[in-house]
Amino acid sequence: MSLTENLVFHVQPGGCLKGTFRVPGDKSISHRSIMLGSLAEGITHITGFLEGEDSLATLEAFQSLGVSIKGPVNSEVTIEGVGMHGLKAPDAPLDLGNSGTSMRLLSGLLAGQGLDITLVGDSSLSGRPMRRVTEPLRLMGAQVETTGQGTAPLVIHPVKRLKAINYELPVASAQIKSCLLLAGLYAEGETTVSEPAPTRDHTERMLNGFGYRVRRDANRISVSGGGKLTACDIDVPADISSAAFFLVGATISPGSDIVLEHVGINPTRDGVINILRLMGADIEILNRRDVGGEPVADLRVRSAPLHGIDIPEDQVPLAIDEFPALFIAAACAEGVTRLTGAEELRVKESDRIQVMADGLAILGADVTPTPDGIVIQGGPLAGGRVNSHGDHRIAMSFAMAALRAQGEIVIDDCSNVNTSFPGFIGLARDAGLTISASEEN
Ligand SMILES: O=C(O)C1=C[C@@H](OP(=O)(O)O)[C@@H](O)[C@H](O)C1
Ligand SMILES: C=C(OP(=O)(O)O)C(=O)O
Repeated sequence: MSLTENLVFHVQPGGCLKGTFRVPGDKSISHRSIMLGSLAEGITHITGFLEGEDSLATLEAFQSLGVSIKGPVNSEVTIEGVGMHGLKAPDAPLDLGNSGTSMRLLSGLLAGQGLDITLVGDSSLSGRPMRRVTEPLRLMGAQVETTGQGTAPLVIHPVKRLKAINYELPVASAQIKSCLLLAGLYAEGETTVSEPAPTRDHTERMLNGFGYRVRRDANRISVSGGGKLTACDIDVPADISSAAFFLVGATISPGSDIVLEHVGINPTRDGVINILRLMGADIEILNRRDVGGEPVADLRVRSAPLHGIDIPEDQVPLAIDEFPALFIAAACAEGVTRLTGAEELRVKESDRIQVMADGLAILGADVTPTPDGIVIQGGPLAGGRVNSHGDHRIAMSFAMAALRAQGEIVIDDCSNVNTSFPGFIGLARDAGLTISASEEN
């Protein structure tokens, strides 16, 4: 986004959501499909790929690393895998835009390639913590430098070989886990990562799908270096993190009745359903099925009155990206909702605790941010002008809040909605939200 451009959402108050529709493909799975497809032997064909800026940044990075990738056309991508050792040094730094997943997973995947590579990102990504990946990578013998503040650019220098480590994750993070498992593919010996709590396991599932053995023993996940990946077809389910806006929107707006089709409901991602149900939401899980190693279902959601809860801490990593939307649900619930154990929210695309607290306060909600969470007292929401601080999930969450607000909600700095949810405005409008967007200076 240029300095003067400001994509502004205008959302009229009231209404409800109706219809049957499918939100775009899962961002986490889309990233991983490009990474593993590129390193595989053979042709990988992907359907349902997310054509959002984040997953496209990963796709373009692998094109710059010499991989022939066709698409996306109608969300289909075809990759001619180059094998584990077929990547080429890029001509320029790889620009990963706003995408933390791209940068952290690539730092591990590229650390053992024997190539000089620099990873850069936009101003948000350049402020996010990277030592969480570079420190354990250094223990593996990698040379990956950060700035003095521990941030991007990441400069990767070639090393002869990586060695396996046994690493206890200091935070429940699928990005750190995946970074180290991907580096482990290139390490001598068996790399083991222990997680303090379960986090999304798409990397492990997809490695299995590409024929690479991953061992899980309680909270310990291990891979041995030196194997190979065999190409396969991947059908990416709809992203539960994008579905979350509609789960909340339909729940809070009386008269709503929607079906969200083909949503990934992996048990390491379903915290948003569990938390909303604990608050009283009416969400039915229909047609459960398995698609390429990932559980998928259609979700029927009807409006229901919500009550505040203490959010169980074991649900936090399972709903980590859905808290902006869940805070809107809490603001519309009767009583108090308390979130604890979620300090990771402060280092996402924005400080999601502070930015949501500021926006909710503008709408008249009674909110108290804490170092690791927030306390929200439900009540009526007024209209007002809030700032998403360039964070896609904040922008879409406040758009849904208008369904229960008493006046128009205007949301600044929304262009990054395209990182995870291209077509959000059209889909939301078709479902019943009165939303428009304009460029302002
Ligand atoms: O591995 C992934 O695809 C992701 C992991 C999560 O990050 P952390 O591992 O930093 O919690 C999540 O917030 C992000 O949107 C996607
Ligand atoms: C945190 C997110 O993504 P990333 O870390 O990949 O930027 C997100 O999509 O909410």
